[in-house]
Amino acid sequence: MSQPLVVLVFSGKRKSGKDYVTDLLQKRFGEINCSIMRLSAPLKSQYAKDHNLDYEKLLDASDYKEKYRKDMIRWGEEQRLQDPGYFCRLTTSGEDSKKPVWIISDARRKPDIEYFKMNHSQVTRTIRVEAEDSIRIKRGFVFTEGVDDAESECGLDENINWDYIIDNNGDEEQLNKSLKPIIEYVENQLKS
Ligand SMILES: Nc1ncnc2c1ncn2[C@@H]1O[C@H](COP(=O)(O)OP(=O)(O)OP(=O)(O)O)[C@@H](O)[C@H]1O
Repeated sequence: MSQPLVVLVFSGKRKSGKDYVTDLLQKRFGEINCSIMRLSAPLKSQYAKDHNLDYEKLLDASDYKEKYRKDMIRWGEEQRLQDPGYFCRLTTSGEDSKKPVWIISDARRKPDIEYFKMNHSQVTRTIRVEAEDSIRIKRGFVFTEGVDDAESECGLDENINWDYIIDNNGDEEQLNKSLKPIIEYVENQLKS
């Protein structure tokens, strides 16, 4: 397993700006140093491998994808039940994991956070991106039953002691102020 110098684990509601903020940080640290990894990425590729399916066809909006969608979700839950760190391990086992700064852009459940705290305890920092509902709606958020009230969207809404909270309501100065301590932490780690 690669040993990063920093692991930044991000969470936030839909359209809070996780991708926007993590892209900003990656640019700041440089792509040579920093990789963005998505825990949701290996679900389809690993499901396709395990079931001998055509991965490309699972990505597009075909009947093929619809046919396997439910089973893929069921399979993902089954893997998580057997091994809560399954997707965290898969996500961080590729070439990108050789870079010193890892940004995990989409933690959704408590075990996601526990995995990184357990395996990279000294260097993991947890970050919540926050934006008002009205701002999220302006960015295209539409409440969807079965999605926005499911564990995958609400699992980290409460009872987490975030190391950093980012105010991403559209005020650039406020955003920069929230990012400053994170940037300082990472730059210090890179110097060490
Ligand atoms: N601070 C900001 N300034 C300007 N635009 C922003 C800002 N934050 C987010 N946005 C824009 O809002 C939209 C949603 O942001 P983004 O895709 O980063 O959210 P997300 O939390 O990753 O959403 P999802 O969970 O749905 O993937 C994007 O078009 C993004 O460019």
